[in-house]
Amino acid sequence: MSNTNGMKILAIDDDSFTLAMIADMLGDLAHVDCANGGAQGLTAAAELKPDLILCDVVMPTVDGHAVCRQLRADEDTKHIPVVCVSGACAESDEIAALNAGASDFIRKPLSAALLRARVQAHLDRAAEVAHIWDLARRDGLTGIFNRRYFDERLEREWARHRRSGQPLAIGIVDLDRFKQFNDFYGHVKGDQCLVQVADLLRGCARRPDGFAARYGGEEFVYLLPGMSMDEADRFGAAVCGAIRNMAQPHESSEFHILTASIGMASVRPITGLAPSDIIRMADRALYQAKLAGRNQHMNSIATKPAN
Ligand SMILES: Nc1nc2c(ncn2[C@@H]2O[C@H](COP(=O)(O)OP(=O)(O)OP(=O)(O)O)[C@@H](O)[C@H]2O)c(=O)[nH]1
Repeated sequence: MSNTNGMKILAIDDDSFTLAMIADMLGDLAHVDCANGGAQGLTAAAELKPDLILCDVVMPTVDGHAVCRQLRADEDTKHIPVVCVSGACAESDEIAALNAGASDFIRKPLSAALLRARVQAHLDRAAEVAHIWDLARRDGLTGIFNRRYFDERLEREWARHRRSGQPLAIGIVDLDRFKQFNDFYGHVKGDQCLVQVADLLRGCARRPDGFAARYGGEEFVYLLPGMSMDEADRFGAAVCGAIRNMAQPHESSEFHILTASIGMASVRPITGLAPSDIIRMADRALYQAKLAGRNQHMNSIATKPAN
């Protein structure tokens, strides 16, 4: 059995007695939140992102099938397994629930032993899936997010910022003279250095939604939701300084310590601009920082698509 500590279940039912009973039966397996009815259940699912949902089928206004369909249609909730719980237990009822997107079906009246066994099996599976998902989005060497995850999040944040009108910033961080670092200290030391830099960059991304990822090789990238050009400028300077402050010796560099060049870009994703444009802007700024002598950050302000 996997460790399901810290896992969350959301129980949705229009009957508060059933909700209390479910919470009582499952309280020691996972944290249980309750929602009264389908509409409240959908809101709670979006906010809480539970690992498993138990959902009554027959409810007024938004029934269990509608809940399943809406959860499946939403990018943020489509992966959450839903177990339908119902007193209507003909074969066709089970089939209808599965067709609506449920992962399983449990009959009322609830047997505590059967409910617990089924829920434990689903929680075990959810824990395994979460682990595999986490591996898929992380870089194997440094443990920070990988490029695939960055690209995915950039697309989503781009769409979100287009709707809100907020600025979105990115920063590309490229270590200076890293080939020489490898040549001088060896590849193993080079790997250790990349791990240390990744830890430092992760620590610098302080905003709740901001994060650093490994873009490839000795290049890292920040996604910084809601960050203006002025803030991005200060952020780039701070990260550059933090890398200098590591004071990692780099004898074959002109600075004798490890340094980075950084390209920052911040835009409001207006019509006519695409996510690839902000990457190109930050890349161009990075190129300018390298040209200007490395160990510094540069900005690129965009008002139209880059050429
Ligand atoms: N140790 C180690 N080195 C890596 C890894 N990925 C890429 N590199 C090395 O990073 C170096 C990047 O070299 P270049 O692209 O020439 O850039 P640079 O030497 O940093 O020069 P500038 O960017 O112009 O300052 C190459 O020698 C790669 O082998 C890795 O996972 N581990």
